Amino acid sequence: MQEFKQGTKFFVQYLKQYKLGIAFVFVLTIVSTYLQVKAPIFMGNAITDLAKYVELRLNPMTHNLASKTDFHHALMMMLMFFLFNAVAMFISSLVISRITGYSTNAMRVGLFQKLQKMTIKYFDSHKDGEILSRFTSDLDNIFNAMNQGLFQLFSNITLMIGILIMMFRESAELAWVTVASTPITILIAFFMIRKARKYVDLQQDEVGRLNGYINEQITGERVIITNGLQKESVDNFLEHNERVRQATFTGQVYSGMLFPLMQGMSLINTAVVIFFGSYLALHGDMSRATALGLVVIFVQYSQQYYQPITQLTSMYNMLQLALTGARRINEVMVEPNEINPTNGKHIDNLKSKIMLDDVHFGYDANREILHGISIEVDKGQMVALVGPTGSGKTTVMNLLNRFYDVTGGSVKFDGVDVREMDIDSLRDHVGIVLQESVLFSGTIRDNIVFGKPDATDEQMYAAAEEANIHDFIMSLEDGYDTKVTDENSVFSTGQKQLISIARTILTNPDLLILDEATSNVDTVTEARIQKAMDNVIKGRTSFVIAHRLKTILNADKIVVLKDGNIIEEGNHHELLAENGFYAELYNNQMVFE
Ligand SMILES: Nc1ncnc2c1ncn2[C@@H]1O[C@H](COP(=O)(O)OP(=O)(O)OP(=O)(O)O)[C@@H](O)[C@H]1O
Repeated sequence: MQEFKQGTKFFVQYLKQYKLGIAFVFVLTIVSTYLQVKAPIFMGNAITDLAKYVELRLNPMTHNLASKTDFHHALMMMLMFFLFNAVAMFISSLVISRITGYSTNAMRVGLFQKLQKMTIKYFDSHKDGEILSRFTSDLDNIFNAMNQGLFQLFSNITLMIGILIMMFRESAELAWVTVASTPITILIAFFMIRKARKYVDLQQDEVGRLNGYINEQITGERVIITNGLQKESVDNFLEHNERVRQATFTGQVYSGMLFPLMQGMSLINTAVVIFFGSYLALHGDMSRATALGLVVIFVQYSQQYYQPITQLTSMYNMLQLALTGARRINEVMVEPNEINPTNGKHIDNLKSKIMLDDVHFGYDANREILHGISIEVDKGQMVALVGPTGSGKTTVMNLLNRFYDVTGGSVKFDGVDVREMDIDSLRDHVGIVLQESVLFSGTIRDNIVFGKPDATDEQMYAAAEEANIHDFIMSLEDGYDTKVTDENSVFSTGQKQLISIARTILTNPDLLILDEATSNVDTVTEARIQKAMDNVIKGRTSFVIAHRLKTILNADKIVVLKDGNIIEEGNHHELLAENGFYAELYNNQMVFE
């Protein structure tokens, strides 16, 4: 019930701006329903008129009085009603498609805009596929339900009410006969739906698992090939696939049975109506022609009456899926936005220093990762963070850029707490090169000028030269216009990182955060990265997470982290002289170099 309420609120929020269109569709629906329920009356009248004509014509006494005019008149009326009805339905389906298209579009845009305001925490704690499915299956379900379901719901309810009114007006006895089977029909329908739903849910779960498996196998293809596990991979796939097939089949058996069952019930009902109608014709006090007309009317009503019941029950699953979709999209929409203080302070340029002051932090309230660390960096200095995996190096970077907020202490730029700063101003002054550099689809040029779209070609070349990647780009057939998704231009991790470095140089940040790439870098590229890093770091305030210690020998300060604590601090020579953790790390690495 809660889901229903929330879902209704969600749809109202998007549909309220189409009030006029919806009102128009409702009026058309009512007109079309009226025409639909009136048509059997004209059909009945036509039959009555035809029967009267035949009766008169067969009797020699009344032979000359027989006229087909009434019959033709009734037929014409019926034809007009059908025509009007068809036009009304066509127009309303056009309006509905338009409203559905625009409102699901608005949902998609809203969802995407919301994602751009979300915290990094959200992306860290949700799988990509999970976020993506809001845009795909959830929005698809909503689109289908709105396009086919929501207005059909209204038109079917209107149709049902209309038919009931007309039936009771024509003949209360036959009306009761027609509706008598309703409770048992609804019970059967709900029983079948519940059964089908169980398997539809199972099918969705199995499809989700299959997709997850395929995703995992594609990502891990390298490991599978290296270890010769292709056969195992296919066998597991077949198992998952078979489970999907079984669940789909059973679900289809139940949901596929629903329609024929409803049709069957409708036919039985029609037969009962014919039986009672004929009884009335033979034993009642109305003329045979009138009774025949009445039977024709009710035969059609009993079929029409079952149509909304069948459609409403078969729509149940579709509407349920749309409600689930609405809930899942709403979950994203109510997620907290990234906090940006009102009237936050803007910084022009870093003037003196950046400070982490007794910083405590944990991603979860019950597990602290950083236990009170303090680091001071003067303008223009390079600080290197080293330490074993999981010691908290990336976490420090996350706090500098305010991806997360500290739980104790503070991070300050020129004495101003980052929580008091305008977040865009802060990020404008911080440039980050991540370990796994991301290239967006487009050309190399697009990727380099990403953060500064108005950069001139000269500025772009200078940045690329500084990043030591200009010559490589020029050696490509299309140079800076090479598409990054081209099969012939698959970039290595190192090359991607150099392009990211060029992208960052172009934005000329005050503080540079560099997470050195660790894997898949050949020695030539490594040397180039080293040179690029030296270039980019020169004269800039920078934090570098270093995995190869020889890249940070010139650092002004090396901070050694272990289990979220600073265990050593100083420059390379001081730390070597201390002969502690750093010295051991350095000597070990040198053995392998
Ligand atoms: N988004 C997150 N949510 C919860 N815990 C996290 C998250 N990111 C990191 N952690 C945890 O915080 C601790 C420190 O991780 P962090 O990534 O800062 O280490 P690191 O020193 O950068 O390691 P590496 O050298 O392997 O990159 C680890 O125990 C890790 O499990």
